[in-house]
Amino acid sequence: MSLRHEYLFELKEDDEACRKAQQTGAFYLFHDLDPLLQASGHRYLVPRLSRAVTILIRTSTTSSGFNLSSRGENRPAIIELRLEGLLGKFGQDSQRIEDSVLIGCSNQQEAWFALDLGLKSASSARASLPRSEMGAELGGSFIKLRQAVFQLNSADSSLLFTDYKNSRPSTCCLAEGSLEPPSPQYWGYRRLHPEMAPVVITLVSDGARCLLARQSSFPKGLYSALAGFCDIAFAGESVEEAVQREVAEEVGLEVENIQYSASQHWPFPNSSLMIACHATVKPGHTEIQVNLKELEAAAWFGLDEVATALRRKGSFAQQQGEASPLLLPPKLAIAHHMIKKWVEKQSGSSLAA
Ligand SMILES: NC(=O)C1=CN([C@@H]2O[C@H](COP(=O)(O)OP(=O)(O)OC[C@H]3O[C@@H](n4cnc5c(N)ncnc54)[C@H](O)[C@@H]3O)[C@@H](O)[C@H]2O)C=CC1
Ligand SMILES: [Mg+2]
Repeated sequence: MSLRHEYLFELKEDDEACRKAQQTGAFYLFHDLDPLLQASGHRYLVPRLSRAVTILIRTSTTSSGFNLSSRGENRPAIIELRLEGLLGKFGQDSQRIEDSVLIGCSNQQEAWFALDLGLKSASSARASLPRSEMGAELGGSFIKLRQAVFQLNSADSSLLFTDYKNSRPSTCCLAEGSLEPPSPQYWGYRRLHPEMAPVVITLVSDGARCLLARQSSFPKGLYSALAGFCDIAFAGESVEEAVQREVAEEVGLEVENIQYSASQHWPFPNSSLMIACHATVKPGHTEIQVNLKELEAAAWFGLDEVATALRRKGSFAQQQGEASPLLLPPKLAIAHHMIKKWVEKQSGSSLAA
């Protein structure tokens, strides 16, 4: 077992170890499930807080109360984020930190916790804290993950994708007031009924080109692989059956040679396990019939066009501003990696990460 897994196992099993880890761990703040983010140019940063130790974060926004130094309007200010001090300002004591949920740990054995400041509870000790004031105090704001997803760094987003919302305690459990608060790791890891929907995502190839599609809800110019929920309730299908059905339903093609590639947790619309597969069409069967109820458009794209779109530098938001014929999903999405893998296989060379 790796050191990281060993440590995580200890935290899950041992309440005391978990509480001790809160002293040195990193906290990610949420308000009613929405993460605290800081705007930085075209991107969003995900601030981390320590319990009492000072963490210095560079930010372009100013923040009252937590400024250590401000170096002029256009220079980044440095803000100090300390959870205890912040909670104190809003009339909360460090007890509130006990509401944190263990959501993971780093390879360096730093435990990660999520703390929702918007949890509503009958107990005044756990009142919902004011959303915009707290955001402003921290030089950021609480933003719906879905709105920010294309502007997060992949390293940051992977943490938010641990799907804190699925692991937090139910509000009714807290509202009862009679229950002892469960231990932190109980909320994070010992969920009895995790709800996760399996979704297949398929990159279809005809040997020379790959098939990409877009929904009207996608950002302008963005094309991705075909995705769809597995029909577990009605048809009880396997991954292979789901791939065949989804591709047939969405673009009217029959596929074969279905190869599993990778998987990813995806927090939308609730919590999904994305199962990525590559597949090929039957020779000569390449005519697409786009299901306009599900998709806005679908088309075959050649290697050069896809490779060029993958190589394009700059953030997603910047690229959107350019007159670009094709935009691909950002690195944090499994679709990006499937497309990259396809390009590498077709061109026989590996691309930079
Ligand atoms: N991480 C990635 O790279 C990508 C992720 N996705 C995700 O894949 C998911 C599925 O893709 P879609 O084309 O939207 O699916 P889809 O093609 O199955 O169509 C969506 C419809 O499926 C139905 N549905 C069945 N089971 C459902 C469930 N458990 N939850 C919600 N709706 C359910 C609903 O009626 C919904 O309108 C989306 O959540 C999307 O965000 C999509 C593309 C890339
Ligand atoms: Mg779909």
